[in-house]
This record gives sequence, structure tokens and C-alpha cells, in this order.
Amino acid sequence: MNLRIGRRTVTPRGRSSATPNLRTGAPAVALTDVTVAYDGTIALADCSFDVERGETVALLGPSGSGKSTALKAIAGFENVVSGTVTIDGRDVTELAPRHRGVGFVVQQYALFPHLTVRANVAFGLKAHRVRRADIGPRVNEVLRMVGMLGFADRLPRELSGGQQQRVAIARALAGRPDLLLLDEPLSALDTRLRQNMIVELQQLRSDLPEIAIVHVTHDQGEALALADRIGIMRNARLEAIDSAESLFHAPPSEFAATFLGGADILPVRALESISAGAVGIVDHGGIRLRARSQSTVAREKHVSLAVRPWAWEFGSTAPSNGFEVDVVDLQWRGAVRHVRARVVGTDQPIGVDVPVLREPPRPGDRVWVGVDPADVHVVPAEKSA
Ligand SMILES: Nc1ncnc2c1ncn2[C@@H]1O[C@H](COP(=O)(O)OP(=O)(O)OP(=O)(O)O)[C@@H](O)[C@H]1O
Repeated sequence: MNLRIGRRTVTPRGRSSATPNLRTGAPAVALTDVTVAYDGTIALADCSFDVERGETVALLGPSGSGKSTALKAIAGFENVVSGTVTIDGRDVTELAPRHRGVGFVVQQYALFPHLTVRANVAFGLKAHRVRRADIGPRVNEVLRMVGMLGFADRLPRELSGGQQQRVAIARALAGRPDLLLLDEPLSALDTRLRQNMIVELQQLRSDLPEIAIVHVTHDQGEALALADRIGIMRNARLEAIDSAESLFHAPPSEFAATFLGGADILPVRALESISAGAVGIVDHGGIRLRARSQSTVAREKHVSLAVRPWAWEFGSTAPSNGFEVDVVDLQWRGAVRHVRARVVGTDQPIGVDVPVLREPPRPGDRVWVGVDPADVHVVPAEKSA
């Protein structure tokens, strides 16, 4: 069955593949070396990335890293000091926000409190020069899409947080944007509601397979669930951007490994030269380990290892790739127990997740811990060891 949504015919086939504009060959949005500063302080530095139609890119990073600034630069709410923003191949760097054809959803809903849901969604459509006779059907269409048609006559204060956010999304979609910008859209919601909204955003994505979405979040679960690619922001810079799979399974830096998925970082020295994609031998305080590197590493170079907490495995005998640790303490985290331990000989702290149905070691135990070399990632050292 095909659904007619606005000017688009939608096949319910799930996520579409990302494509550039067939006419112009241009991505839906592209930032090239964009820098934004507030009173001389740089909030976004030399930021470059693009998003294809049908693609969701999440910008993930800690508070103050420049994520919202990047969105505002796309929407036109910040003065770009240098660099260019193009939408569908057109340079919009100097263009006013209302002419950019972008839907923007902010964290705190920003609904007008004295207007009904219907009036909130209709607001702005006149400015979009939508004919009066078309406004009602258009509002119904987007409210139905987000499951809020039955609430059209309520005021925002008569809605839950999740419902208000759905209305805010409907309002952003009412202008039929080709590009949807979501700034922490779920951060004001509690955990359960957030999970529901993630499912609804997945549904919305498959209902609108052609629009490009840029989704800002500090929540890695949200980014992994919703994004085709994830950009990791840090200190006003885009530190890495890649498919969610690649960033998770082959992190390019210490920060990317710790921020997305969590990881222990161990300082090591390469005992041999390691070619890109290969497994090589490294030394951690006299302990030899085998680890995989995405890029070439010269012999004797000081690098770091990133290891996920679930990759370690406790055992009672020496593993083929691992060492002995002293167990410090345990923390129950629901599905896993997180065991904190220190490497015998170097005192390096590591954290090991043990599935809750398995018996964990106890504080004070000295046990072996092993890891598959494919799960030990060599990354550049941030501080020289
Ligand atoms: N209007 C402003 N005036 C001055 N400085 C600002 C302004 N807006 C943001 N900044 C600063 O710019 C930097 C980047 O802010 P931005 O809001 O882009 O970060 P963020 O990653 O989105 O953070 P959060 O997750 O907390 O929203 C921060 O240091 C912030 O303090």
C-alpha cells in the first residue's frame, strides 16, 4: 500500500537509502569549514559535513561541544564567521531562516501556550504562503502522522511532555521541509517516554523516506537507534563522522571510543610495526597484548588501546590475550554487573561487564581476564605515555 503524504508518495518499506538530489547531484545540506563565534569565543570551528536526502545524521557530544550551534548555523539563526552552508546545492549562508525550507524542533517544545494544538501547527503556514483552504487539511495530515489528531483542540498545558514534543514535530513538518533539524528533542522526557519516542521517530523516518534529518543529542542510545551516521563533537570541533557501525566497532580516537559505547583506555607501545587493519603486538607495562589497528602504526610508537567493558572475559587460567587483575568492587547495572579491577603490575584500572546470570568474581579476588584481539582497538594516544 502506498500512502499519500503531502506531495510525496510513500511506500511503507522502512528506511530509504540516502541519495543526493537527482537533479543537482547535491546533498540535502552541506557545511564547509563553518566557523561560528560568540563575542570572540569560537563555538563551532571549521566544521564540514554533509547529509544526503533520506539520511539521518546524529551530532553527538558533551554539553557545550557545539552541537546546537551547528544546527543553528544550518537553520540560519547564527552568524557564520567563515565557511559556507548549502541546502540542496544552493548557498544559503547569507539567507534568512524563513527562506531556507528547514523544519526545526527544539528541546523545550516552544509551543504557544494560549493556542490550541491545531492553531500551534497552523501558525506559520500563512507565512509559508499556504492557501487558507489548504491549511486545515495540511494540519490534519501532520497531526495524524504524529498520532495527535485526536488532541487537536487541546491547549499545550493539557498534554504530556511527549505529546507536546509530537506537536512540535508536527509543526516543523507542516511546512513540508526537505530538511528536519532536531535539537535534543527527547531530553526533557523520562526514560520510558524517551524509548517510546525513539520508536515513533523511527516510524516517522520510514513515513518520510526522502527528507534529511540532523539530530542533535548527548545520548548515545538515541544516536545509535536513529542515525545512519554519527558525528562526534568535542570542544567546538567535529572530531569524527562515520556510520554508527564503524564508529562503534572501530573507534578512531580515545574520545570517540569512550563517548560512544564506553571503553577502557590503556597506554601501550607498539612492539612491531602494524599495518592498517592488521593485528599486532603491543606492550602495556611489560604485558604483551595483541590488538587491531585501523591505521598504520610504527614500531616503538606510543599509542592507546580502547577496549569495551563487555569485551573482557574473566577466567581461572591464563588466556591467550590478557593479564591478571585484582578485583576492586562491583556495581549492579541491571543486565550486567560492572566489575572494577586493576591490572597486576601496572595498577591500570579497567571495567568489566559480567552478564547478570553469570557468577562474577568478588572484591579482593585475583583473576585472569582475556580479550579477543579483534575487540582491542589501537587508537592515537591523547597524552604521550
Ligand atoms: N548565545 C550565546 N552566546 C554566547 N555563547 C554561547 C551562546 N550559545 C552558545 N554559546 C557557547 O558556545 C558553545 C557551544 O554551545 P552549543 O549550545 O552549541 O553546545 P551544545 O553542544 O549544543 O551543548 P548542550 O548539549 O549543552 O546544548 C558553548 O561554550 C556555549 O557556552
